[in-house]
Amino acid sequence: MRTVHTVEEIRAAEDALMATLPPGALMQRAVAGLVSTCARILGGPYGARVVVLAGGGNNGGDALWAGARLAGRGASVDAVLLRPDRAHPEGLAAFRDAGGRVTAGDDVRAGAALARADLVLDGILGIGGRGGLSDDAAELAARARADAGLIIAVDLPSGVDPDTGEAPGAHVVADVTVTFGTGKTALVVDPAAAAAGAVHAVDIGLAPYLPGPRTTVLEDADVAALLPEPGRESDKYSRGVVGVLAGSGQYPGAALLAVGGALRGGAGMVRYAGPDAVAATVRSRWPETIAGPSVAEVGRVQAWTVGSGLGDGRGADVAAAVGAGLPVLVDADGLRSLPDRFAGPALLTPHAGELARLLGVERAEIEARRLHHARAAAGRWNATVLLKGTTTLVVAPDGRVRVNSTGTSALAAAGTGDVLAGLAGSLLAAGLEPLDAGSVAAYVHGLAGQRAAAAGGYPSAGDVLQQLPAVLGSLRQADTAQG
Ligand SMILES: NC(=O)C1=CN([C@@H]2O[C@H](COP(=O)(O)OP(=O)(O)OC[C@H]3O[C@@H](n4cnc5c(N)ncnc54)[C@H](O)[C@@H]3O)[C@@H](O)[C@H]2O)[C@@H](O)CC1
Ligand SMILES: [K+]
Repeated sequence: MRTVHTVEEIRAAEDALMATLPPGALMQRAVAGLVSTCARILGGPYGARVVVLAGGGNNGGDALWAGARLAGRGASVDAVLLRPDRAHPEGLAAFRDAGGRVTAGDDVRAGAALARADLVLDGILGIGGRGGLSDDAAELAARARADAGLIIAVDLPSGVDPDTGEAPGAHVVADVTVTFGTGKTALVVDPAAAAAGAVHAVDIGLAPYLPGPRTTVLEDADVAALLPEPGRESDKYSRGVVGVLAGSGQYPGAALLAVGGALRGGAGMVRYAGPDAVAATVRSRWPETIAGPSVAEVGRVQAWTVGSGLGDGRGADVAAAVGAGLPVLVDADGLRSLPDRFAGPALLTPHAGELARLLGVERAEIEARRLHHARAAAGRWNATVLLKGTTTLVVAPDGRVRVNSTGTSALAAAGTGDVLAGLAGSLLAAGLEPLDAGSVAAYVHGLAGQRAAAAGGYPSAGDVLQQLPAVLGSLRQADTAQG
């Protein structure tokens, strides 16, 4: 599991850890990790042309120290100081001692150095940064992006907001970010995360001083541990019965995909509520499905998945499913019939456009502040919100957040959301709480999308569905091998 902490939590942990160490020791740990990553990526620093962009704080201090060490190992290093009056004194002294050249940000030599750099170290702002880059820093960042071989951000790409994942103004766009101690929201939530590139974490010994993380990124072992394990004793009821209210005469495919997602996701049984003609289509593809004309008449279930491809005029059925007092997932058209607030476990699965409509804001505003708005909706409806996107977020009303790391653009195809709704519904029926059901489903769905894409071409939702058993099987197998 990858952890994410707030700036406040990181600063408190750093203070506690620093109190046990000689002055400057913590920064040297960070610098050692940074330098070894740079050296590895450069294939050895000797002869490399490196430019350090250094702001006036400790982030600039890290970058200056790293520049000094790289100079000591034979690199040709220039430092461009954004705030010469506030440059980190020890870092700057070490840099000069190691033979580094120093220029100010407005010096023409800064541009020339950037133009021939193999590597630019971005030490303009770290976790102390607020708001976008100033104009002079933005110009240097743009030049570096246009001309330099590679940009490595120190701790996080300068100019993005550490705690929200927002990018309120100009910022560095890095190839790699070397981050210290624990993850930051900016490294996992878009749009900021898109500017971080590949993230390498350096352990500086902070973990014992950090609180339990409220934001996490699940990995294979976490997901395998959360997956319901069909034991020898289990029958269709203990594996979970899912009610699916999805699809319509206009969108019968949504019913097929949602029911398929639930069955392939491990549901013991699916009960489908919908018009006879659609039910007949569902049963011809999934003969094990039980069907009935409405939520009230379809029989007992343990969780409901409602809304995918439902079309208009089914509000009463949505209300019946939501009012059944069972865990419920509401997707797509179902989102137009939400209760004022949910009383029991609920998982909403909007994409940015649907969340924009729910909250009455522009879609671009959702995209710019994804975590903020997902949180707002989770609080407003007392429901867990799974906001789809290249980095899908799952936000519980109590503030816990899971960020999915398996997203792929291959999932941007019609019907993949219906598969996800069915899959997550099967996990709710198996007894997972909405945060677990949503984040496990997003993870598995992303892996299925990656597998389907690896087979070549543009995968369809049906291709993604087909990959679910293989993905679940390999996660379970790895878990058994480990356990
Ligand atoms: N505390 C420690 O011992 C350690 C700190 N580390 C480094 O220190 C960094 C944090 O250092 P700082 O707290 O000095 O903060 P930064 O270096 O991130 O920022 C420095 C100052 O820049 C100013 N500033 C904020 N936003 C600005 C903007 N948009 N434009 C211009 N100036 C702006 C603020 O006054 C801020 O305090 C971490 O990100 C990490 O790189 C690491 O060396 C690990 C150890
Ligand atoms: K930085």
